[in-house]
Amino acid sequence: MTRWENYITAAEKIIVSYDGKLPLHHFLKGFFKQHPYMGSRDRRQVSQLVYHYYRLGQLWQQEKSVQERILLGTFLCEKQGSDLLQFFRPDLQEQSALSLDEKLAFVGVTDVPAIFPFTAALSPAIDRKAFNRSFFIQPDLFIRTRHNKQSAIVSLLDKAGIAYEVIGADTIALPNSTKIDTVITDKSWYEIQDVSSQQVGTLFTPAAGEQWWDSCAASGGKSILLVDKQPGVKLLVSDVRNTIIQNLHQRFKEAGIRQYESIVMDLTAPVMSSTLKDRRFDHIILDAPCSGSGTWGRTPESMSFFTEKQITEYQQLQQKIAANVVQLLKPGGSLIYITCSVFAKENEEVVAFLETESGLQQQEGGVIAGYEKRADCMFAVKLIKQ
Ligand SMILES: C[S@@+](CC[C@H](N)C(=O)[O-])C[C@H]1O[C@@H](n2cnc3c(N)ncnc32)[C@H](O)[C@@H]1O
Repeated sequence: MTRWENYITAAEKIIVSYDGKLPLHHFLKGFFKQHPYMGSRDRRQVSQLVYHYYRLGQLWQQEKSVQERILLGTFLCEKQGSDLLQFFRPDLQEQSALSLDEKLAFVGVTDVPAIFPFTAALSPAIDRKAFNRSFFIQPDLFIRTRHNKQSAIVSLLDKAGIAYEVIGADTIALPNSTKIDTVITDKSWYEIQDVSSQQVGTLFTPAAGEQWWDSCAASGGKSILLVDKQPGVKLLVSDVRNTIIQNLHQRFKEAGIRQYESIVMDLTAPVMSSTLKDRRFDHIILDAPCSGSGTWGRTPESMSFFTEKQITEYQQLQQKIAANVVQLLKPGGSLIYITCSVFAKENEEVVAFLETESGLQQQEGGVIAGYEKRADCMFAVKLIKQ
């Protein structure tokens, strides 16, 4: 067998055995461990073929074989085509210099490419065509530079010969595979944070001495953004997972943040903790557990395994958590409700629920259309308690 036949056979084997239970990159790691004769170049090439397959989402789901879908995915996702495509489909390789729209037309797709499986459920502000097209392009890696270190970071990137794009006073876009920690060794200089997530920070207007609660903090990405804006806030962080709060402690240490409180708490139940239940906050961040559908450009396999029923389950969870956290919000205080979902049920419908059930009123915010920047899609809204 030629190298190309070996690659495509391995990719088919992975696709047929992958059941979506583990994230695809973990599954691939396990597969390559069991096939140690594959070198790093082989692993990279096979992984890419698998990702190209999943980037097609629903397109030609039924009609084409796995191999045909891998090759069509390669044609549409690879800007210059590839030697493998030349081997199997020289007719497609010949057209590889075409633009994405021309390539789509060449393979017979002239309307909105039906990649995303739940287009009817999207938030109304999402541009259907641009969103569906975005799946052919791997999103970038973004860093948020801290402590005025942007120009020092840019010099180090230049020195290391890494391609980058400065897209804001504190934001740099990098190719997805960049090992940034090997170039910038001082972790306090930057945070890895998607540009859409950084944009959420425009809804944070903290003043020194205010009480802020990051209620689903995970490892603290939003909290670090908040404290960078105003180091004088009084911050409480919480999450249902103890392990992620341990990660937060480590990340805060590296970021030089020492003044904060933390608690592990399940917010599907009303807050009963004696230290908390009588406290009231000026502002609450609720970066809610969600489908993550705004980030599926990074994990395109999700499109093949997520079920529509799960959207409603997430909505119910979000409403429960939101109704509980607003009990601890001062009148006149703000709730910043955030998801990385593109579904109206998890976004606008939860906001409508909070307006009717919890006496909050939307003040600003909405969909953050990451597909315009090779970034994640998010939803972030500031609501005021009456
Ligand atoms: C979208 S993530 C938060 C991301 C984080 N704010 C950041 O910027 O990196 C949602 C978090 O909600 C937490 N979560 C899920 N269910 C919860 C519950 N019932 N109570 C509290 N936290 C919960 C998850 O453990 C997860 O860490």
